[in-house]
Amino acid sequence: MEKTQSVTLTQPVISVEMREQILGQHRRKQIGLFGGTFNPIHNGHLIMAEAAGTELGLEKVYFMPDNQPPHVDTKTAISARHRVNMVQLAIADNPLFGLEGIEIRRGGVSYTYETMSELHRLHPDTDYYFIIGADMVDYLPKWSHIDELVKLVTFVGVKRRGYTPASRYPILWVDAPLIDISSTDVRDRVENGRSLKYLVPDSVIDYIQKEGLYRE
Ligand SMILES: Nc1ncnc2c1ncn2[C@@H]1O[C@H](COP(=O)(O)OP(=O)(O)OP(=O)(O)O)[C@@H](O)[C@H]1O
Ligand SMILES: O=C(O)c1ccc[n+]([C@@H]2O[C@H](COP(=O)([O-])O)[C@@H](O)[C@H]2O)c1
Repeated sequence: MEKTQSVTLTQPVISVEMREQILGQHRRKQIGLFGGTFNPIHNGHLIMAEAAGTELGLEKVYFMPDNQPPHVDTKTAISARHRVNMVQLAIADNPLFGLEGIEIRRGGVSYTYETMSELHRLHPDTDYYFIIGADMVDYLPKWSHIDELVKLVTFVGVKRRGYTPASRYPILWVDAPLIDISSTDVRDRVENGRSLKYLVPDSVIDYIQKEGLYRE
């Protein structure tokens, strides 16, 4: 006699809430923010942002020029308008990059905690990754509301090869080539009539010349 097999089809048991939670996690945007004075932006910044964005698989990396950096400032920053224009020229050819103007619009001193609180209110569906150079990691304990801030962002430290500074705060480390360029050096070069070629994008070199920036 032929045996009959009984197969019980069971429905997957998943509540509406669980389904929403799972889908919600996948829907969350993963966005990089790269805060800086960008006075001016240089190729070191661009290489860092590209490394962080691609290594972590971020959807977008937004360059976020500060209006006024929070720590005591010895670098005489030029107007926000020029700094923003140069960032826009530098990032124009890379679809991964964008500009976040929230700190310029807010004015005053650009405390990252204030910015992140505001961005979280505006975009509750987004996870933010805040990109900083390895040299900034040592200063994190001095940042305003740092214990609350680490709950709002994941800090991404771009490390100089072989060197990972210790920190009491959680840092996601990304490796990038060591590029010894600083905005200070770029400004000094302009003042002394030295070449900026390969240190700063050509479009930004043209802008600096056309607008007569950093001549003294
Ligand atoms: N060449 C570089 N390599 C790694 N990190 C960098 C480099 N240049 C800048 N950074 C990081 O970029 C961020 C923004 O820096 P910022 O706009 O102040 O530029 P900067 O070159 O450090 O300027 P300045 O020389 O005027 O202090 C900071 O987190 C800083 O640590
Ligand atoms: O919020 C703070 O206390 C704080 C202290 C130091 C630096 N930051 C932020 O770190 C970023 C890099 O700073 P800077 O001065 O190197 O251009 C920039 O977005 C600053 O607003 C923020």
